[in-house]
Amino acid sequence: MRVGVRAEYTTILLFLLLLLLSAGIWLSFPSAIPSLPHYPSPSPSSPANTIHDTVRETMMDEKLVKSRFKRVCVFCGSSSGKRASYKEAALDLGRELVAKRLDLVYGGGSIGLMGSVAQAVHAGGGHVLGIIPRALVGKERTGEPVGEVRMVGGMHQRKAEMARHSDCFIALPGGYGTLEELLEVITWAQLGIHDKPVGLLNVDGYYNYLLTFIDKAVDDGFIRPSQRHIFVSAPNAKELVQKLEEYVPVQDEGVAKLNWSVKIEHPPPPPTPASKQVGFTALKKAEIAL
Ligand SMILES: C/C(=C\CNc1ncnc2c1ncn2[C@@H]1O[C@H](COP(=O)(O)O)[C@@H](O)[C@H]1O)CO
Repeated sequence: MRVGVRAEYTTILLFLLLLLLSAGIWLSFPSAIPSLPHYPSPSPSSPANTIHDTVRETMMDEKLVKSRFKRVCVFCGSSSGKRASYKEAALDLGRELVAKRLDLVYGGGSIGLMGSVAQAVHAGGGHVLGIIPRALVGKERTGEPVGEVRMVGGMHQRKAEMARHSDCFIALPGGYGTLEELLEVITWAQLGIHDKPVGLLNVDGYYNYLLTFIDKAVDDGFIRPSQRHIFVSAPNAKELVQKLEEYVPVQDEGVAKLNWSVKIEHPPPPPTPASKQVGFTALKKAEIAL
């Protein structure tokens, strides 16, 4: 009888010990992962399966909150250039935008570096908005576009739309088209038409001569020294995006006074007899049509 009671006591003690042990493990669990801050549990619709998925996604969400941009406009070559590093840089920029959950606005189409950056963003799940003038639409000129495509009447409207839909601008290597787009948004920033950051992705020193030329223009008095750093540049996407995030618009008192919201209505010019037309304005319309 005594032996039976002792056995019962031992069983109860063992059971209590096990209970205490498991309670101890359960209570000490949060401190077992001290590096993990508190993350809310995923909503029922969340695709996250594990705590690691939840943490990773929430960390990405935190990155998104940290970025001051939503949509980035990229100007770049309709060709890929001769160095492999140009295409690699375009793909890398696309991946960087995806990592920061930033959408892309660009010139549309899938040719050259334009195609590479668009495909990288599209493949990573980002939204791609291509803005193409009607005249350029066609497989042979632009390739098969990815994402959303918006058609516009001409090149001027395209640039205005690209600027309107984005929060900052990045230029990858490219030719005349890229240079023109880049210099226009820099000029608009200089005139106070916008205060969106502009960045030059100087892949393999591609833009070194342009940067040297800009220094020359400053030295020779054509660009104000205060405007020299109206845009930023970096050799890779990560550094460039970081610089754009930190960019503070250049202040210019004269420019601050300009009011670009004023709409100027031009009255139609009075009809002039053809015989009276002199000088440059007498050129046939076709010769000066844009
Ligand atoms: C007319 C031909 C090709 C033009 N194809 C283009 N498709 C879309 N966007 C273009 C195209 N050409 C220029 N752009 C714009 O300019 C930038 C690229 O110009 P670059 O001279 O190649 O640097 C680019 O950002 C576009 O916005 C051939 O038949």
